[in-house]
Amino acid sequence: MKLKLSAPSKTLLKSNIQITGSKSETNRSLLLQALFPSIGIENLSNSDDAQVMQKGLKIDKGVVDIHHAGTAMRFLTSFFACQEGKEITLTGSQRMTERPVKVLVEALRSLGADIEYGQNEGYPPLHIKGKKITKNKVSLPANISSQYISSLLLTAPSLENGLELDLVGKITSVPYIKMTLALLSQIGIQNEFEGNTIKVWPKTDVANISLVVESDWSSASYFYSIVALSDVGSSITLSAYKEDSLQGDSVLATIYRQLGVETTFSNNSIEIKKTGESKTDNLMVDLADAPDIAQTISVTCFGLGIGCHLTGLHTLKIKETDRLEALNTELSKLGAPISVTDKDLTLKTSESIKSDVAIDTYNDHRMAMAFAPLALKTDLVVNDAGVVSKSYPDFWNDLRQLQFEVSQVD
Ligand SMILES: O=C(O)C1=C[C@@H](OP(=O)(O)O)[C@@H](O)[C@H](O)C1
Ligand SMILES: C=C(OP(=O)(O)O)C(=O)O
Repeated sequence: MKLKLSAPSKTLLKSNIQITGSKSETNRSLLLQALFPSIGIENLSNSDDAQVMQKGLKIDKGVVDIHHAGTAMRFLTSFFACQEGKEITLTGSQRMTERPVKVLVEALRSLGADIEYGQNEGYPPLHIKGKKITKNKVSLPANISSQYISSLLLTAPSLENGLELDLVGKITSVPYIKMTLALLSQIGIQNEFEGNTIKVWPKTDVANISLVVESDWSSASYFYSIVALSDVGSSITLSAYKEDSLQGDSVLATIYRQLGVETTFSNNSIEIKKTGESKTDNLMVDLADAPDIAQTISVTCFGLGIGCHLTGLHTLKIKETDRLEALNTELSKLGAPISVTDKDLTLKTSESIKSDVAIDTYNDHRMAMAFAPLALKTDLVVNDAGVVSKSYPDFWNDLRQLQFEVSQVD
């Protein structure tokens, strides 16, 4: 599906949007619910990634295909490996077979798990025979993906002796690890994170409890970008959000303040409002804690004509696509003075945006959604626009709600 996007006729925006639950919190909560059925979940994500997770958790034998969902791939690997009697081939999209899982597989093997690679050493598909795991100490690199760590931590309470992780190297995407531990705490599972060591104590059952998933902050980022690129006075209210979020991407509120956007929390919602022009002409941010908003922020800065220097992007090359290359290619098509390395991105100030450009999305939902706000500055085509369903199936309808013109062109 190819979509043509044009700006609303009025660029002073005022609207309310309801966003569904965080996919990260949802996929953690679903796994915990599979281990402890007394857990209820409210405000589940309606994303493809949450659906494949839900489906996968119900399967005991055979093939589980998690498509593009990194969290499902990584979280289910530990889940199946530690459940006696399960025999699963865990696979996904072509891109998933290029996203590394070696660190996780080696950690699980050293705990006694039976996992074989189905094609290439270090990558999915995985053949997993579930076993009872009694060893409880493992050391693993922490600088490639936090999902390996969250995966082990989520399954840890179901292990007879719990688990102690020794994290080696600089820990990346730390808020996602803290989110995992916070959810364990919410359901009464004792855990401790001190220095480079994380401990999780075992638990056989959990009291009846309902986990309320906060709405997705990464999805909120596209509205921050829209407000930043709109006229002063524009505002969008998003729900349901809270100030003490478990999601690291809630740092958006602080980052976008520099771009003239203020956030007000009230009654489970946030009002994001453009209150003035950007306070900087070169935004500097380290996104090692919030890698998923790198695309949104770089496109906003380009739309505003300001520069940016984004660091801490070393995980972007192994996500849905190589996001640094994809940003470099697509922003260059629009005339952006951009350069990237394998861990940072630099954009210089610019004065114009090329028109009649079709943005390629590389099977990456965030490429489609991050570029969409630029329609406020120039008409735009987004190729393969259906990719958004990975995290945000309602995205194009929500843009229409803001009076963007969104029409199919082939
Ligand atoms: O644990 C999670 O829910 C996630 C962790 C992050 O991955 P990395 O730890 O690989 O950076 C993030 O990019 C991803 O979208 C979701
Ligand atoms: C990187 C992402 O997801 P995952 O790693 O779970 O596929 C994302 O949603 O931006």
